[in-house]
Amino acid sequence: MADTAQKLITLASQIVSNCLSQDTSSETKTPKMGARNQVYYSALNGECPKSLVPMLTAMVSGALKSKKTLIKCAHDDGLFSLKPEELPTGCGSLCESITASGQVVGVNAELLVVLYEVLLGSRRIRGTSPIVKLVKSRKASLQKTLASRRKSGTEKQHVDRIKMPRFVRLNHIKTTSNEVHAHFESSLNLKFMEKPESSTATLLSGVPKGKYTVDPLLPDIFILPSGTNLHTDSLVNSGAIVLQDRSSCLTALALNPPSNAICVDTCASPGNKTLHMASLMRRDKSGKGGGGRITAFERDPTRLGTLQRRIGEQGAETFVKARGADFMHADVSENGEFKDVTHVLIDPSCSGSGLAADSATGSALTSEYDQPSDSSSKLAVVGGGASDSQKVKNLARVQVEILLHAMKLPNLQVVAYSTCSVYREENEDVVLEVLQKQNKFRCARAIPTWPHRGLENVPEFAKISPLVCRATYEKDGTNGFFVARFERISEDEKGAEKKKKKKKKRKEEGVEDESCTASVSVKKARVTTTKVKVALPPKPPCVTFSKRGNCKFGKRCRFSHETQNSPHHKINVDKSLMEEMDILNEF
Ligand SMILES: C[S@@+](CC[C@H](N)C(=O)[O-])C[C@H]1O[C@@H](n2cnc3c(N)ncnc32)[C@H](O)[C@@H]1O
Repeated sequence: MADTAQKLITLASQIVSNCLSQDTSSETKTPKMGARNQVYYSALNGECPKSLVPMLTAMVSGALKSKKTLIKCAHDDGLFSLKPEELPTGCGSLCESITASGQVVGVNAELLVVLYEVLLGSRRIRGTSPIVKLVKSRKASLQKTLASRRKSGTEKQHVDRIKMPRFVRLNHIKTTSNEVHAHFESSLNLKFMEKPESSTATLLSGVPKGKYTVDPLLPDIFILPSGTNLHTDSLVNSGAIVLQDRSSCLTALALNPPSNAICVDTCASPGNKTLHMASLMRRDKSGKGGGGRITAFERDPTRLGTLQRRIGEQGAETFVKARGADFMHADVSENGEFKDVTHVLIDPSCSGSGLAADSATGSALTSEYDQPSDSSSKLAVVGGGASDSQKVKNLARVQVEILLHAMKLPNLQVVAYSTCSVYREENEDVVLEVLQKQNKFRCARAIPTWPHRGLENVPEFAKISPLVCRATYEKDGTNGFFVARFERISEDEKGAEKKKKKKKKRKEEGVEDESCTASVSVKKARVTTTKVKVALPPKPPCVTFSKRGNCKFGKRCRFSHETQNSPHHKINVDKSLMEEMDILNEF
């Protein structure tokens, strides 16, 4: 038992150490893996038993979130002043250095994890390492130090981690809604609770213990009480149901590919959205799918392995293929490999600033997939302010590039773009820039039934805000998320748009104002009416023909050719007209 506990502490310490070294390392072109993702991969790689994933997650996120508090407590308790001979053998140093102002630099990651467990986490201490022994020996005084800091107001009362409901997505490739209901009721002993009317109320108050329900807005999503441990569940293990945050399901729904769609996921691993797309393409059980397929790009070799494994686990290998390559190198030319692609999903690397724990507490939990760009600029941007982080700007530049590259695909009809970021730079600003830089795609309304749209009260977003979707913990009980849908502009739409622009330009140039336009059209209408209603006068006779019986212009002659007996010859033709006819006939 102590051995398992120590293994968990060691694994948590490794992940915390990775995250802390990323915090201080210089900017890298490819963002590193975030804490959650590292936990996730350690479970997939068998380093952490699935049943212990929730504990590992709590340890890692707790140590990272409460880093400052833990360091201050250890400092006030004198831990960092201990001489090497006062430390248990093999303990190593507790930090790299302490600055003149008392700032602790390079704190030992295992110390943070163990301190978290003793002071804020389970409050129990198991494990066998020298650091565990050290903290154990000072447990009482450390707890006293924390209590006195709180009493004096220097430390806030401990805020519990946000508890989001457990979301479960149905995989149409492997199961049906009825089977999942039966499984929850018989295997998990949960009772179905009426489908809620409003998502906000239910998701924030949570689903009571012993119950489950279905998402009031999004299809195929079940909601279970927060903390329900499904890591060893048989349907999860068989890939029939998938643990996936509600917000992360918005992208595939915004794309909504039909069963015959030819799809690309540009940034796919670990494949949640790819496989959600695949499931949607197999909603209709009447046939074996409509011939659609998905190519899922992933440039990171480790993540590619995970993607491949999950495609197999979820039964999608016949029509979903993982491609270990950078999408930016994909041939998007007229006759290229991807010329038939109709639907593209783009969920690129982002700041990950939308994690619920971040937006609600402002604390430094790392993102699902990538490091947050700048923990100091959180929250400010939720309301539409700006993040000044250079990393966010770099990410946004790449996001625009991926979108523009995809939009070169010759047969592409729909694009869904998403981020788990709250920053406008990665969301609405990206949409505006893409609309500015190409004229083949327009922004269309994504998931019309989703109630929460883009940032309000930002004048430049007025046109796109009602079209895009945002999700927040506060309103939707999810991580912070953003989704946009682009659709190819049809030829008809292009024509109408051109006309509109022309009209607008003329108006701006003052060529015609509203009243002037009206009078012109009336005039035109009159001219047309005159042409239709007034019968044309009969053609006058051809003089040459009537005189000599033939005409060199034949059918091309603009005068009528009549025989000597025809009534034309009896008409007294006006002299001036005759002169004109003569000239013409001679020509
Ligand atoms: C935010 S994660 C994608 C999460 C995924 N869509 C899901 O729902 O499970 C971004 C992933 O895209 C990969 N990636 C980023 N840019 C890429 C590119 N240009 N080509 C291929 N893969 C890329 C990253 O390595 C990372 O694994």
